[in-house]
Amino acid sequence: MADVRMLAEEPDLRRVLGRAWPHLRPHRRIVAAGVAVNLLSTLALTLVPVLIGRAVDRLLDHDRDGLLAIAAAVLVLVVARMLLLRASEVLLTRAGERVVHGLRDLVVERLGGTPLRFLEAHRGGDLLRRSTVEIAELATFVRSQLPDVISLGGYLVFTAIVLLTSSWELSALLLVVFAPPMWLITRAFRRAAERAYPAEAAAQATLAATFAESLQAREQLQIDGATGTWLARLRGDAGGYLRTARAAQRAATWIDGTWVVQGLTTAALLVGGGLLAGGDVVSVGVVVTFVLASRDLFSSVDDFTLVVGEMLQSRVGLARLLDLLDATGAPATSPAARTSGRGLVAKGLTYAYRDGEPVLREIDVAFGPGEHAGLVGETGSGKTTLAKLLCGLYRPDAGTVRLDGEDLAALDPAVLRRRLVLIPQQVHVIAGTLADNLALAPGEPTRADFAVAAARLGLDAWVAGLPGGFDAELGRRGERFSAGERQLVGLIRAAMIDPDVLILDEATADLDPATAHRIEAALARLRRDRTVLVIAHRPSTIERLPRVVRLDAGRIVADGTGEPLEAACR
Ligand SMILES: Nc1ncnc2c1ncn2[C@@H]1O[C@H](COP(=O)(O)OP(=O)(O)OP(=O)(O)O)[C@@H](O)[C@H]1O
Repeated sequence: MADVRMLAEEPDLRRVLGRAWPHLRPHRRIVAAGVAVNLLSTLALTLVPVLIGRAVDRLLDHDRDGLLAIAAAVLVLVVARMLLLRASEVLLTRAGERVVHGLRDLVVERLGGTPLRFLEAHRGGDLLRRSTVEIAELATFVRSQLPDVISLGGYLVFTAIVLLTSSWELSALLLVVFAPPMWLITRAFRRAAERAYPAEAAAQATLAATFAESLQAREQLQIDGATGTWLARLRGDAGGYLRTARAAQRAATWIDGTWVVQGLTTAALLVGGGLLAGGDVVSVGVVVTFVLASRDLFSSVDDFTLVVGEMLQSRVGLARLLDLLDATGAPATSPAARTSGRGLVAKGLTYAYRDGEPVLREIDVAFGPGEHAGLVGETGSGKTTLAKLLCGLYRPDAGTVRLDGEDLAALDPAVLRRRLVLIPQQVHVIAGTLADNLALAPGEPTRADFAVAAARLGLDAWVAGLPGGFDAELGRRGERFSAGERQLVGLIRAAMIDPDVLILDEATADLDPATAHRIEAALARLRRDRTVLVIAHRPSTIERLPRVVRLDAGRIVADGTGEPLEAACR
């Protein structure tokens, strides 16, 4: 299990922002501009209660002109606030989109170069969630949560300054009545939320993974009649999610306590303010400013706690996404000593999917350039695993695979994929036409390249016979092509890549004689100047192979020509 790094289920939350920064840094200018405009709009909002207080004083002084001037100023502030807020939203949405764009590309690039073993070790739904939902969460964080927190923080600071400069007596009263209970409530909420929100996000991810698996496995579930058992599992995960969602809701009820504090504070300000205004210590307008500002303060503390909750949730998503990017980073390739000799040489190969349970043990085998050989053995003997090791898709736990003297582990992954190609039993095709699928071969091949490759393999007549030729539709999951025909697609791709080594895991199903013959003929044409290995299942294929290597329980038990056919086919 040398190259699998499991993703953390409980990611380190503390360092998340620091780890996210490199992905945000390229967009720092637009983020900073959005935040600055957002703070200006907050300042405009903070000044509104002050102006209303002044307007009350002008009213009491029967100063009509002053009142009208203040009313006009309030109008200007409200419009300015609206425009600035909109501008900051546009800037930050743009920033969020840029971040998502960059991260999506990065995730696809990283997953494309990730060791196969890593992908196999994780549930498809988990990787799907990390690479879709959690990227979107980072965008939401940039677009709304980050500005919300900054603007709320800014609001608290601006309001504190405005109130302190208006009346220190009322500010002291506000501090005594408001601050201690609010501090207690926010602390209780944070404590509950810190446990509840991450648990909710993790339970949601588990449910999504199970659901994604049920879509993938739907056919098998129907065949096995296992839908009921699976449903029970899905319900179990859904129950887990429901429990954590309830805990998150309970955490949020702490916020309701702020209503009581709000009532007490307003009453205290009215009584205290009334006494101070009666003694001419402050004006009525200042008392009005305090009452209005304290109400805004409450709603902003309310918003603040909710935003903190959302941030805790997306912080978990973010951490999980960053874990995925860290874990799928390009594997370190260390220069390894070259050995002389040509061809594909495996020495001392050992491999285990689970620790302590090797499925291949100390395999020594060599294939010369241009050699055509077969791998045979019973089901589960390790043929596919050996093939994946021989073409560098897996890294061995022990031993080496060298191509023309170079260790595959030290080769650049892009070079590796061009020099060794594996055509699996089930060639994966994408929804679209034959041309769309052939275009997936590296090097941006053109239609002319497709035609040359097909002709080289003697498959031009086959392509011409398809409805639409290269424009033939394969269906959503390639269902319009048999497993054998999909392997022909793989062979044309391989001909365009022109690798040094080609390994074909022969399809066992759907191989009609005509397709089997086409594969055989195409392989014979591809064989020139390259090593071709076939994981052979069909007696007719084995019969034609000049060399047959037989595996049994992860070891090579026969290697040579002229092996009795019955033994090889067992
Ligand atoms: N992704 C995996 N995770 C865990 N175990 C695996 C995985 N793939 C294969 N195995 C196990 O490794 C052993 C060898 O499997 P492998 O597919 O290499 O055999 P095979 O000879 O190619 O079989 P077949 O002819 O059925 O394809 C088997 O016991 C199999 O169950």
